[in-house]
Amino acid sequence: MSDSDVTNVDGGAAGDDGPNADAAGAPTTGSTSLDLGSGGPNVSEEYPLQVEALRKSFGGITAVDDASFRVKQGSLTGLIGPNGAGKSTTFNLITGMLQPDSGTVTFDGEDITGQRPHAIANKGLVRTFQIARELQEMTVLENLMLAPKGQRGEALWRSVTPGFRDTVVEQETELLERVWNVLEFFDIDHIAEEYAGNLSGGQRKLLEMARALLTDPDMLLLDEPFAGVNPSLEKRLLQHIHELREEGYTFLLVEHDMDLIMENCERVIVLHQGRVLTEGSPDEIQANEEVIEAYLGGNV
Ligand SMILES: Nc1ncnc2c1ncn2[C@@H]1O[C@H](COP(=O)(O)OP(=O)(O)OP(=O)(O)O)[C@@H](O)[C@H]1O
Repeated sequence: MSDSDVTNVDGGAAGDDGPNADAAGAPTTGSTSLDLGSGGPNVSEEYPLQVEALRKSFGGITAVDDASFRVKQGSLTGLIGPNGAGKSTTFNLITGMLQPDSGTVTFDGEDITGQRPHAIANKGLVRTFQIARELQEMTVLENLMLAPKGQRGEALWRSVTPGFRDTVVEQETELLERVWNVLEFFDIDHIAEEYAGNLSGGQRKLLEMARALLTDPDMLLLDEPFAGVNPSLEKRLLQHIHELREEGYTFLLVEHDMDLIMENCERVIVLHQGRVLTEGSPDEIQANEEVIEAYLGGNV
């Protein structure tokens, strides 16, 4: 990962199920669907995310070199490539964490190139974030109550009319309901009162995804969501991703575990030295000589 990558590397040890770990261990959410009270994802384009000739250099290094690709609505698309291929930089350019030197990013028909991260997230293009240090001192429930967009701020709350207060109370009640839906969906309701800082690596990943979902995204960008996650939680996370995809959410996933990508993504985009080397189905990618060569020379 580059220095600018902000999503990853959790502190929890793989295999550690953390406080109040799910005693059953097995996925229990197979039939749960997620009601966020927002009507679910809402994009009109067949390819909501389109990246066109995107370019970013750092000094003499061209990290992303005229990369173009698009991501299909409702798909789970993998973005792969050897170390240093430009995956994190691409994510950072799409989500506004970095400004491109040239090229465009279009989301749901709108040019969002160079917009600020919160503006892009407000449009429904959301990446998961590592739980910040100050949020680790708050409970899981508090973390989720703080996540959604469009909430009226605390400062406003103090200085407003009684009518406005009623509206805020109503909003809070609705929000609490949505938060519990998400907690149950991810099967982490039993750790609602646990401090985020005490969670295992895997539980933190679930919380990060739960937080992202409460912002009403249409598309989620996941940067190595399984790093440090034990196999049973990995299975659960994957199951949740597939369930959400079936509900119409779109996912772009950066992941080093090639088997996981090939087994779960319907489309794979391969970056190499900042360029899109090829894209296709997992079978096509696995049979592609250029990809094999890039990886063999790429020190994966
Ligand atoms: N802030 C930065 N300053 C200088 N060089 C950078 C910066 N961020 C990335 N790079 C360089 O750009 C290239 C692409 O890096 P990037 O992190 O995007 O690749 P990646 O595919 O995510 O790699 P990995 O799989 O190892 O995480 C690398 O050569 C990297 O060293």
